[in-house]
Amino acid sequence: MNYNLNKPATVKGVSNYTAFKGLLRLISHEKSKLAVALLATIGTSGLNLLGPLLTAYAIDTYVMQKQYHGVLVYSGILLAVYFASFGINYLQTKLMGTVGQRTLYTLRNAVFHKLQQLPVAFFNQNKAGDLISRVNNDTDKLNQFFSQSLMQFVGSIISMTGAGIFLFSLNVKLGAVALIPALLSLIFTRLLSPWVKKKNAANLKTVGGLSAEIQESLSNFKVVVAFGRRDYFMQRFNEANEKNYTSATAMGIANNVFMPFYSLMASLAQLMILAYGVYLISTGSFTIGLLVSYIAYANYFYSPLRQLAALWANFQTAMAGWERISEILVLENNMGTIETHARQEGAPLLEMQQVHFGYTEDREILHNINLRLEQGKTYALVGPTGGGKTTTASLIARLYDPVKGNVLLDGKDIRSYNAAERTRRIGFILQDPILFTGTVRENILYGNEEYENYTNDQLEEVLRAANLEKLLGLFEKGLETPVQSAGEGVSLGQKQLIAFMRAVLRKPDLLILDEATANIDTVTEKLLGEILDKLPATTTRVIIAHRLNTIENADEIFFVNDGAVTNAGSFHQVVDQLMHGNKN
Ligand SMILES: Nc1ncnc2c1ncn2[C@@H]1O[C@H](COP(=O)(O)OP(=O)(O)OP(=O)(O)O)[C@@H](O)[C@H]1O
Repeated sequence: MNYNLNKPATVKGVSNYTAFKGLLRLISHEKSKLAVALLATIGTSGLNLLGPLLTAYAIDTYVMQKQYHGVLVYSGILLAVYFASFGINYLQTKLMGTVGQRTLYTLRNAVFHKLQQLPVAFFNQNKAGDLISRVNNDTDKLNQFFSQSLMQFVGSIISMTGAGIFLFSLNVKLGAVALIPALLSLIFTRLLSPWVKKKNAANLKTVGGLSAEIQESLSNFKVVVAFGRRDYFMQRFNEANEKNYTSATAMGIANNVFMPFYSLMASLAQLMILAYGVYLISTGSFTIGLLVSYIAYANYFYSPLRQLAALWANFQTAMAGWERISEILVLENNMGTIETHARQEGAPLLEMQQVHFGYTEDREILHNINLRLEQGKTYALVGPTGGGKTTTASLIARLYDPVKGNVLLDGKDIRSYNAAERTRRIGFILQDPILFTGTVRENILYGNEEYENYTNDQLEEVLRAANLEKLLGLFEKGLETPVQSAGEGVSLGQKQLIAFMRAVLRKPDLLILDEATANIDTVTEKLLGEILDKLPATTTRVIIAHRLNTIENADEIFFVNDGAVTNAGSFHQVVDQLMHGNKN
């Protein structure tokens, strides 16, 4: 399955309408707040629309008749209307601020939750920096739209509709004239929107790229410094930054393209209303008061339209952000659990049957692997670099599924076990062990609920029973030795020891050690060997190693080369064969 978000993607060409509907579904729990905010917006827009009508009435009834008392009364009414509008507006802004922040919170949770469900293949194909940018930056574009733009957007449309109705009901012909420029604006918007959205999407992509650059150089800074590659990374960053700058400029131009056109159309409308309005007055079919209020309503129509120009650009940015977020949300984990009760009789603890696998569709790495791992035995996978040992181990631990063939655990398809059961039964010590910020204790207990609430004394007792106390003794402050981010502050060998304790404590049925002792001195390695020997007799061990002494006790050795696995016999048989071969 293609998990690469930056390759011709899964969600493409979704219309604004469909995208917006999908988004509203996700925040459906905000329905009541959105409804109240909508009512408030209708309220303010309605009150604002009352203004010109009251003014027109006051002019024609009181100003023209010089009845200034009436003018004062109407001024008072207008003031009350404006204050009421202010109050409702405040309520609406407050509500939408909360909706925006809740949307941000919900979206970030949804995206992060989805990321947690996706398979390892997804993380192989996407850069962490780009994903961070989607979780952080793209979601914020939606927050901005909800908290700042949505209700203004709705308000503008309501004001425009109301003003449009007034314009038509006061005079149909003048209304038609007044709305011609608006029609032109609409056509202009429809034509240009896809282009504007594309520019916004391109910009968000470059923000993701920039974030990926930062992440890569910062997380690998030691190699960068050691190889004197600071200039090189600076240059790469410059390039990414420049791309971002260029795309941001293009986006800025695209987002601002509507405003001048809308302003031009608004001025044109004023001119057309004046010209045609004066003509109507001269024919006696219109009054000055009506023309004054008409111009005010035209203003009520065209001001929100101008505002819509800016809001429409925000909407395009938000929709581009939402598309990038939905690209993650629509992904399905292709490594779910399947329902099966079929169990093969007489099956070993783990079996690979005619397994084929490739990380990408165009390159097969493992070809027709058949492997039987019996309970309680020790196996070694040896072979040249890049031969496929780690890949084989990854399939045993179900980090990936085979493209063809089956992996059986206890005679049952490994896909029928849920993640908790599978990881409890299969322990995997990775080549490059990963630690998390915290203490040795926290890292040892990572993913281990059984001992979660044990005190340090109780835990030390457990470690003693598992023969691990000597390993713990290698840490200055024992269980409370601090571990900094990504395991900085402890040596690579110490990291491997923590990963070893972490895996052994879970008492797995099958323990895979991928070069797990490559960075450990021979004395400690011997100690690990003893611990492995003292594991319950039922534990199956799979050891990937380059050093011969590590695999001395293996019952069977598999030779993994060029994606094929062959059984080479026991350690002594292999040594015999080698010696025999050497003699010849
Ligand atoms: N994440 C990945 N994406 C694509 N190809 C990969 C990935 N990981 C490994 N490969 C390729 O798969 C092949 C087998 O790699 P693998 O890591 O299984 O070899 P190995 O025998 O464990 O090597 P080593 O002894 O160096 O650990 C290699 O050609 C490698 O380039």
